[in-house]
Amino acid sequence: MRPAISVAESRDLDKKTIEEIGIPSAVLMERAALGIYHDMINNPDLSLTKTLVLVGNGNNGGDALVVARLLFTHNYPVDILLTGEPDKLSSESKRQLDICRYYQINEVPTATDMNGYSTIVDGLFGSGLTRDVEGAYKELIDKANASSASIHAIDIPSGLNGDTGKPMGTAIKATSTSTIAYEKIGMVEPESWEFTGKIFVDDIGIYRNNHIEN
Ligand SMILES: NC(=O)C1=CN([C@@H]2O[C@H](COP(=O)(O)OP(=O)(O)OC[C@H]3O[C@@H](n4cnc5c(N)ncnc54)[C@H](O)[C@@H]3O)[C@@H](O)[C@H]2O)[C@@H](O)CC1
Ligand SMILES: [K+]
Repeated sequence: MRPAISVAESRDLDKKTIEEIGIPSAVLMERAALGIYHDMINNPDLSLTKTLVLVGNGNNGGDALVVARLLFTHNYPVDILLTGEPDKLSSESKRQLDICRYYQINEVPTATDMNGYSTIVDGLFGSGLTRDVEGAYKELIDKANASSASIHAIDIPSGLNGDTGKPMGTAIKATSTSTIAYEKIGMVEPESWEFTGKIFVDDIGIYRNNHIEN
């Protein structure tokens, strides 16, 4: 059976790894993004001729910003779409935005035509989703789903409840998803697969029992 954890356990493990074990949050974010980047470049279902990276305010958006930087530094054309004001970003994500701005990675407005992209990276919400998706975020997710681009989701397709595998208001329908550390229990439910697409599990140094379970 595929090992899977609840969203709450995933958040507890992140916290324990950072606060108790002492691995810095930025190190985990860098490792997560390296894994996601490699999943993307090795995935024949994605074309990386032009990628749009959707960035939410939390650390899921921080992962997305590091992925944008890795694509950029490896010469893949990439644009960033910030959904909020930079001062609303989590501190980890703000650090990553500053690095992206050092590299002068192109930023585009929310009204951008998504059909101009071959791939969209979904970094809107991950394990921090707390309520139904409405308003501008719902519009953005529905627009991404309706576009001709393939979507690669970070950790959990945005809007999907990681515990039930059901959408909360709406949810990203991804071609593929890189989930961090362990699959979330909702992703084992076949009804979630129209949202997750192909699932990659990325080892970033977060373990339930201080070592990798095989
Ligand atoms: N350093 C860390 O803590 C790590 C975090 N990781 C990433 O960080 C994610 C979790 O980050 P966060 O805890 O910051 O949470 P998220 O990035 O999932 O989202 C939290 C943000 O979304 C907002 N929000 C929640 N539901 C909403 C809704 N329906 N409509 C509008 N806004 C809504 C919250 O107010 C908050 O600003 C993981 O899924 C993973 O991608 C990974 O990089 C592993 C390490
Ligand atoms: K996501």
